[in-house]
Amino acid sequence: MQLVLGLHNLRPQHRGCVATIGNFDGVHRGHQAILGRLRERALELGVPSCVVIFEPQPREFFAPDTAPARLARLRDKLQLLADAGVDRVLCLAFNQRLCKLSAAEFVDTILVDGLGVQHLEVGDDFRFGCDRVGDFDFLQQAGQMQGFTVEAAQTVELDGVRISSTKVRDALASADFSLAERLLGRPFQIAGRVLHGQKLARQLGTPTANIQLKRRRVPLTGVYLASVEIDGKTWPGVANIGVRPTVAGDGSAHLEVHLLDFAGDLYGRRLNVAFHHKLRDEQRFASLEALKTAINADVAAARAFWLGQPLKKSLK
Ligand SMILES: Cc1cc2nc3c(=O)[nH]c(=O)nc-3n(C[C@H](O)[C@H](O)[C@H](O)COP(=O)(O)O)c2cc1C
Ligand SMILES: Nc1ncnc2c1ncn2[C@@H]1O[C@H](COP(=O)(O)OP(=O)(O)OP(=O)(O)O)[C@@H](O)[C@H]1O
Repeated sequence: MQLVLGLHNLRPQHRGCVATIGNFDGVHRGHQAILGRLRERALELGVPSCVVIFEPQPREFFAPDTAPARLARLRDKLQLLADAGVDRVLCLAFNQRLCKLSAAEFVDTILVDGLGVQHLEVGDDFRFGCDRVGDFDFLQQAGQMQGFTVEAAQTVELDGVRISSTKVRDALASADFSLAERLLGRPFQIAGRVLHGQKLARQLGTPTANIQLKRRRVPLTGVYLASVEIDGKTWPGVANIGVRPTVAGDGSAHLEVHLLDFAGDLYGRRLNVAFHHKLRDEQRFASLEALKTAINADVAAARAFWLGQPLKKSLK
């Protein structure tokens, strides 16, 4: 999959494609349906498929303090889009200039002049352009005049409710991982590289892999039953995601995972942590001894859970 960063990096050879536009945070089943349709149309027309995304996402630009936590970092979104068979991603900087483009200017500059779009696939609720004035009807009219077709993808629902990134966030916030999995079409995971921690965890008796989050906000906090696949084998464990109030960290969110009975060096590796069940909220303990007792209880709960229950399909 090819990544084009910014409109100014589009070249004449990039013109001619089928495209879709949106945040695609989490690449959930609604997104997957659009991407599937996009792939079909690309094959029919013999042109590449292109997904137009924004960095930052529009809500992060307009309201950086209240925008919701992302389900996936950009790097993971790109991987999920590549896995869905997307040929090209055009990542546009969402800035003062872009947010002021009218719907007509957006179509002319980006879709027609930039991408030479032949077909556009969007959700029926898709809105774009300054003040979100552009909608499906607007696009269809523009397409008739400028020579591209537009299709509204069928809404994908689960139990009568439209699937959205917001619904996935809600499911995570209420620790309903089975719902999150049904909305996403895969277990919810956070990926990152293992860094060196404060080496306190060893003293606490439970070595942990400290995973770099590289994000301001995370969509879940607390102590969870989790699992990680390493070299084709799934290791169950416990994960803590939070600010570690007992040891007074730097205030930023950390993800740490202790894998049951795992012995090995994970430093520098990229791990995908899958979340399955919430054990408790993160707490501030009065002493390291009290924290140690709590973590031991978490580990015991995890052991009982994984022993007592047949491993789920996703946990080979
Ligand atoms: C299962 C688990 C539960 C944890 N729960 C808490 C908690 O409730 N409160 C807290 O301050 N830190 C909690 N932690 C984080 C510990 O403070 C952290 O592992 C310890 O500071 C070691 O950090 P280090 O890996 O950087 O050495 C938890 C860690 C694990 C693995
Ligand atoms: N359940 C769905 N069924 C069909 N199309 C969808 C569905 N969800 C999103 N889309 C479409 O996918 C494209 C990208 O959607 P986008 O990520 O911007 O919104 P979203 O998933 O609804 O997220 P949010 O909850 O943040 O609004 C848009 O064209 C949108 O209309």
